[in-house]
This record gives sequence, structure tokens and C-alpha cells, in this order.
Amino acid sequence: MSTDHPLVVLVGPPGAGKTTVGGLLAERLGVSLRDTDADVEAAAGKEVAEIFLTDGEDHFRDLEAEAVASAVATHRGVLALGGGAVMRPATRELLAGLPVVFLDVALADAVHRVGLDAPRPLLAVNPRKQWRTMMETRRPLYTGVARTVVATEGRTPEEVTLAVLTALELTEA
Ligand SMILES: Nc1ncnc2c1ncn2[C@@H]1O[C@H](COP(=O)(O)OP(=O)(O)O)[C@@H](O)[C@H]1O
Ligand SMILES: O=C(O)C1=C[C@@H](OP(=O)(O)O)[C@@H](O)[C@H](O)C1
Ligand SMILES: [Mg+2]
Repeated sequence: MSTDHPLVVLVGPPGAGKTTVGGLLAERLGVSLRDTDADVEAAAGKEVAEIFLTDGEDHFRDLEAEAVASAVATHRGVLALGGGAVMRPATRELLAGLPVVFLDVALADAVHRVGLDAPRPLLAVNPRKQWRTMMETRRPLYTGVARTVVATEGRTPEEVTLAVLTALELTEA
């Protein structure tokens, strides 16, 4: 399979399972996974939570936008974005026309999955309220960039992986 873009791009909020399902998809497709959080950490030499704390969210978003642009230009496998990457208009433009999947998740599942003490800086204080407000702003952005939406409630990561493959018609005949 030869393309000039990533085979799959996963977007969605924290806890949707982008990183986890991205790994499973990459295995199934025999390609590698790129995750923009890992790319940003490698470029900055520190963890995401530390970048937020010491350099601020804007700086993190700059690094993240660069990581997305680089991965979209060069990576031909599975690409998992950080949950807030779609906030940048330039990133949304880059994603236009690509096989982008919005992994959707309900608040209860997301909080359960991510945990109340997970190192996700945006959810550090009052995570339920933060998550709800965040989704009100972001849902239209996720929907706007996505070719298809895959619900993850009540599905194991393996089941979500199969649903993504089916939705993008990437399963073998
Ligand atoms: N479908 C699922 N069902 C149950 N737990 C899940 C599912 N997808 C992911 N998880 C768990 O939720 C947590 C967050 O998953 P992760 O892949 O890091 O999400 P994201 O990258 O979207 O923030 C991890 O502990 C992961 O094992
Ligand atoms: O939603 C967000 O703004 C963020 C999501 C995180 O990635 P995941 O969505 O993979 O958890 C990470 O990029 C950072 O903590 C900010
Ligand atoms: Mg992730």
C-alpha cells in the first residue's frame, strides 16, 4: 500500500484511546505508530506536563503544530495526535482530505480511563468540568476534520481497532 500521507490519523479528546488504538492499528497494518506527544517530548527533551508547567500551553501548541506538520509530511503509518492539536487552524488545514478518524468517548468513560490523577495538565483541576467544557469547544473541530467517527464506549481497544479498519475500508477482503 503506497500513499503520500499517513494511512490513518487519530483525533479525539484525552482518554479516547488514540495512543492505545494507534499502536494496535499499526500492528495490524504492519506499519509504525507516530504519536505527536512523543515527538514533542523528544524535541523538547522533557515531558508534556513539564512543558505546560515551565513553558506554557502556547509553547506546547507551537511544538505540537510542528510535530503534526512534520508527521503529516513524512510519516506513512498510523499517526495519533494529542487531543488539543485540532485547536490550531493550520493543523486543521493540513488534515483536510486525509483519512482522519475521530475516536469519540463519553465523559464517564474518559474520566474512568484517564484517571483523576493522570499527568494531563489540562485536566489537573476539576477534571469532569474541564473535560465537559473542553468537549463543547472541540467536538465541532474533531467532527470537522474527521472522515469518520468511531464510538469507543463499551468497546475494548481491539474492538475499536477493528471498527476503525472497517470504517476506513482497510480490512483485507
Ligand atoms: N476502548 C478502551 N476501553 C478501555 N480503556 C481504554 C480504551 N482505550 C484506551 N483505554 C485506556 O485509557 C487510557 C488512555 O488511553 P490513551 O490511548 O492514552 O488515550 P489518548 O491517547 O486518546 O489520550 C489508557 O490507560 C488506555 O489503556
Ligand atoms: O487534549 C489536550 O489538550 C492534550 C492531550 C494530551 O494528549 P492525549 O489526547 O493523547 O491524552 C496531551 O497532548 C496534552 O496533555 C494536551
Ligand atoms: Mg495519546
